[in-house]
Amino acid sequence: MKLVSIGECMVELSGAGADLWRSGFAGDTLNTAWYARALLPADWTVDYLTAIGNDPLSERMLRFIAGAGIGTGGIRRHPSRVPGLYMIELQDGERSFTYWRDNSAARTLADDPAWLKGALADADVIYVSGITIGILDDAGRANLWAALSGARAKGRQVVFDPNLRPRLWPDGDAMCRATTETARLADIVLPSHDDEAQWFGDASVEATAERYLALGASEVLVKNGGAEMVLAEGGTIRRLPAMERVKPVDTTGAGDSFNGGYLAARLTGAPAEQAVRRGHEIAMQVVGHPGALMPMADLA
Ligand SMILES: O=C(O)C(=O)C[C@H](O)[C@H](O)COP(=O)(O)O
Repeated sequence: MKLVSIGECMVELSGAGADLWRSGFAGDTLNTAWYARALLPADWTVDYLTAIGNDPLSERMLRFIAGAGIGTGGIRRHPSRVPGLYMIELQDGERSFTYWRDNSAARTLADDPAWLKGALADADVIYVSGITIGILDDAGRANLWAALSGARAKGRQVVFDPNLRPRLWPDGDAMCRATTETARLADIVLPSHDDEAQWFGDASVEATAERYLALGASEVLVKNGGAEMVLAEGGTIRRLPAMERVKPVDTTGAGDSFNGGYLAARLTGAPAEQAVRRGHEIAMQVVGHPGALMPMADLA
């Protein structure tokens, strides 16, 4: 079985104290692939699909991804562009980001429809986020949508985290329209209520789930910043009890790692509520570490 995650990996700068910065690699879809890889059994392949450059930093990124046991066959090269970069600012452990990514190589990942189709040909599960669609131009986004719809027609599963990032869009309307279009192609949707409420005006956590169900998803798990989540699955919508919270060192990657844990459990047959607990256990460990990715070997 094969999971292919599509998106942008950037150079990540996170705080190391005083004026020192620690450099790593991260990006929402890579983060989810990372935790899914750590948790899925060996008969699952996890690949990352993106575009990088021909520069030394791109080489290090490629080695980093491959070194984690994530397949790099779906990584294409752009002749002149280089990777994007982001910096994590922390206030009481809560993250905010500054980005340098406007011209990154990853923005070209869906430029060639034939290549894209080939790279997804043997994927059983495809994972994309709102950031994946937000970095593409109109043509790239149309190529990606066509590839997702082709995969779905062949019975493959599409998983989508809307991960709303208004800075990637000309305006809120464009973001909401593209998010809705992508959700129409998804089987499983993993939104975060606070962002969705802000941009779609959802009055409750249940309303977020209902909106995505109405677009055709068969499973929606609405994350809620550690408070009660809502799970829509098997024809029912239920509120799950709030889970234990920890004081974070750095919340970067909480949602992405949750998704990795949730998916690894779901894809290997765990009931959805058990998968939610798995996702939460992983996210609680990740927020105790600086940056989005914690070492696979340290995951309990
Ligand atoms: O913002 C982006 O474009 C990134 O991909 C950088 C970060 O690694 C993720 O955004 C972290 O995501 P959270 O799980 O929501 O903290």
